[in-house]
Amino acid sequence: MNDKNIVEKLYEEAMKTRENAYAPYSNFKVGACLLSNDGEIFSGCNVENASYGLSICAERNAIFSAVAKGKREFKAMLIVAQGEAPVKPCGACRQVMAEFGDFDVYLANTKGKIEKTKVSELLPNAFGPKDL
Ligand SMILES: O=c1ccn([C@H]2C[C@H](O)[C@@H](CO)O2)c(=O)[nH]1
Ligand SMILES: [Zn+2]
Repeated sequence: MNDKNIVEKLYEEAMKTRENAYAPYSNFKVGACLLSNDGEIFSGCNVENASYGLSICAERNAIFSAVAKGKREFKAMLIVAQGEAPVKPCGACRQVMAEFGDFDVYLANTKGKIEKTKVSELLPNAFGPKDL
């Protein structure tokens, strides 16, 4: 698959996964899809809780689900949410992304606007395994 097809596929999957978001408190549904180096796709949505602080973002759910399947190397992630501008991942998710390398990150909105960035641009000079 070429890059364009991969991004289209990730977008389609992230939009579908976003529908499963459990976001009754914020009403802000997010979907994320992660492509492993060996070509598999892992998805996540945000899951909120009545104890608000326990809520988890779509990005971290996608990464944790990939890691649970033995994947630790990634090519790209796509994240989608509503809004005029493409969604911006929170600081916690940027830190968790940085743990697993400098992969491409596509930020999208539900109208099909997509911006390409990468982990090191989202979190420059990150604290990581090399610093321990
Ligand atoms: O990139 C983001 C930004 C926000 N959220 C979630 C957290 C919370 O459930 C809701 C509102 O912040 O959206 C994500 O999942 N990913
Ligand atoms: Zn987050």
